[in-house]
Amino acid sequence: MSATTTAKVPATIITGFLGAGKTTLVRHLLAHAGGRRIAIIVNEFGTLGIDRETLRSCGIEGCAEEDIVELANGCLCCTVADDFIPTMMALLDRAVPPEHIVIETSGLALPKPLLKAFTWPGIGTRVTVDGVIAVVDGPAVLAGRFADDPAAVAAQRAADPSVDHDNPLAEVYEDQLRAADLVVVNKQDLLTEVELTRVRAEIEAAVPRGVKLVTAREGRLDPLVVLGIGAAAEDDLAARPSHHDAEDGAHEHDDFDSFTVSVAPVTSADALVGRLRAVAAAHDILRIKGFVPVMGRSMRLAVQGVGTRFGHHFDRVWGPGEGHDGAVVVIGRTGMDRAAIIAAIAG
Ligand SMILES: Nc1nc2c(ncn2[C@@H]2O[C@H](COP(=O)(O)OP(=O)(O)OP(=O)(O)O)[C@@H](O)[C@H]2O)c(=O)[nH]1
Repeated sequence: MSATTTAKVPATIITGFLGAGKTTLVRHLLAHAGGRRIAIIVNEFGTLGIDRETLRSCGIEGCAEEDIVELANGCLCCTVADDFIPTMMALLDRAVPPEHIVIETSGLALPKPLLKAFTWPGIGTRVTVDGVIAVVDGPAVLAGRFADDPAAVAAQRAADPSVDHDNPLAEVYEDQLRAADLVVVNKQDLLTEVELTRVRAEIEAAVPRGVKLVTAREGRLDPLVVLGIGAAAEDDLAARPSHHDAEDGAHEHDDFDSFTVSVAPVTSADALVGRLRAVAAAHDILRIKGFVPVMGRSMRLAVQGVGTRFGHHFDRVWGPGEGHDGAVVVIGRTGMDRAAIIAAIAG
């Protein structure tokens, strides 16, 4: 077939705020790919490459290591030209290109600049955005984590009429929702029916178009719901407004900060999680995740938290060159007290 008659490769963009459940959803998609050759591009805020590790260790048949590509030089929305485009080209130029590409953005990435890249010469002719999926942390919406303080917005607006939000989380969250073709309200197991109805209503009010909402636990959705939407989102950019349209997509991530903390072997998973939970409660921390050695165990402990909700499991034996070097990445609002956080995590 000539290049002009070759069908475009569909690409699905998975967006959603820090810890909403994007990697969990991607894992589920891989596990239920039904033999389809899916390549994953995964991007995260923070340098430990945890999402890639999580996906690599999934042990799913047919999911080859080279099919999971990590882009770790910052959020995709800011590294489109340098990182994303060359990676896409390399995937498309493979002798056997993927049948579908799934792109998991970092939780702080704005989808619009990424969407625009699909109109670039050389990309637009070969790939189409099958759909933008926004994964939403249902309990976080219920807790008002993306809400503004109306009084603070009014005060700021008096000085600058273009101000929309006082909460930087709200801006990122809204941009992600506005780009979506499908919204996945995740973590439904943590909500009652009444709460879920409230969360759905709140999200529906924030989504400008007739975008579908589905609810999920651990991203367990039929791949037929998520893949194969056929949205061609790159042809529909005007319907997907961003808070940064006026600056032509230019933006900073300076409302957020991340750093890595080394963690010496711990006596038990519970002791570590207890410390992490306390530190997350005491500081403006959004996300903590990493791998840590536990005394007397050959397996490494994978630990992660969203706000103060933590989970952990032993994921695999430490590799030969890894030297039991434990570390967690901490992501939060700019201005976090790094020294205090590092001291508290060290215990
Ligand atoms: N209770 C509950 N926990 C969930 C669900 N989905 C995901 N989680 C947990 O939420 C945490 C974050 O999930 P991830 O899939 O890593 O979230 P993410 O959006 O990829 O996170 P970042 O890449 O850091 O932005 C993990 O501890 C998951 O096990 C769910 O439906 N219910």
